[in-house]
Amino acid sequence: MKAALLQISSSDDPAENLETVRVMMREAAGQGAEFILTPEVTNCVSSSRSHQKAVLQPESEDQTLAGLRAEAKGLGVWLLIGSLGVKSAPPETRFANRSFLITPQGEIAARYDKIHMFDVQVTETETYRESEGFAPGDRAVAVETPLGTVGMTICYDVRFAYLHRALAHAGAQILTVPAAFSPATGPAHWEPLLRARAIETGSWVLAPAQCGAHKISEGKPRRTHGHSLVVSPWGEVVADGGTEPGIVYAEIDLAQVARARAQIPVLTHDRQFEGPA
Ligand SMILES: O=C(O)CNC(=O)[C@H](CS)NC(=O)CCC(=O)C(=O)O
Repeated sequence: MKAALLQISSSDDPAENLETVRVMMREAAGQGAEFILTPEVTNCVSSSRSHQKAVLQPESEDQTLAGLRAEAKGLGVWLLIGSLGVKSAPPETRFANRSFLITPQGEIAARYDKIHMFDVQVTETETYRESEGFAPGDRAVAVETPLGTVGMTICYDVRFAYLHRALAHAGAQILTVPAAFSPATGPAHWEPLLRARAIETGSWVLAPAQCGAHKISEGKPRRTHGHSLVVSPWGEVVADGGTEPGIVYAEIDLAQVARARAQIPVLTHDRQFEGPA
């Protein structure tokens, strides 16, 4: 199976981002991709809650979701929309950071709401308070598809090994980690975290990323780390998107999952233990 990770630099204008992704999807499908993936917050990268309140919609009215479902159907491809910021059902006033797996018929096969919130002061001048704007999810999601079983995560989730292990135990062979990783943490943390999740679960890791300086109309400037990565179940980086927008292709062979897990059967070696007291 050929996968294509779309590395983009989303603006805070959902209509513009939708058009960008549609054009890249056509290119990827033309190159034979059967599974196309987009990064976290594909529809809108913003640092302004008021702008998000003005442009983000409930899932049922979201034009990015509708447009990308139609595009997936038209091209006959599987699509992971890494995430969309969408309005939650009342009384929750915060958004959901929600990933969608779309079938080649344009149907929603699965949804996943990001569980771990990036509430972190990364440097003296750079602070993120994701949980002020987004309500965390509380349900892990693994979906069986003809491409393999997909375990869905988002960005900061990559730091929580137990989630990925739970997904692998539930049958996941492909872990998706769409991201908008910070430039402060990316250089030291992004690749080793992704490789660790692949190695310790013997899974493919597909991590489409936002990149560069985002064009935003209000609020503080935002930059993201880029480097969309494909990591094999043995932990090798087989493709790296660099720092510019573009498409990263990789051949995903599930036999490598079986091979890695047969060689190092850690998923069968979990133990129960007491303590620490
Ligand atoms: O707010 C949005 O627009 C969408 N969400 C994000 O960009 C999120 C929360 S600010 N970013 C991360 O999780 C980066 C994690 C990271 O960089 C790390 O773990 O080091």
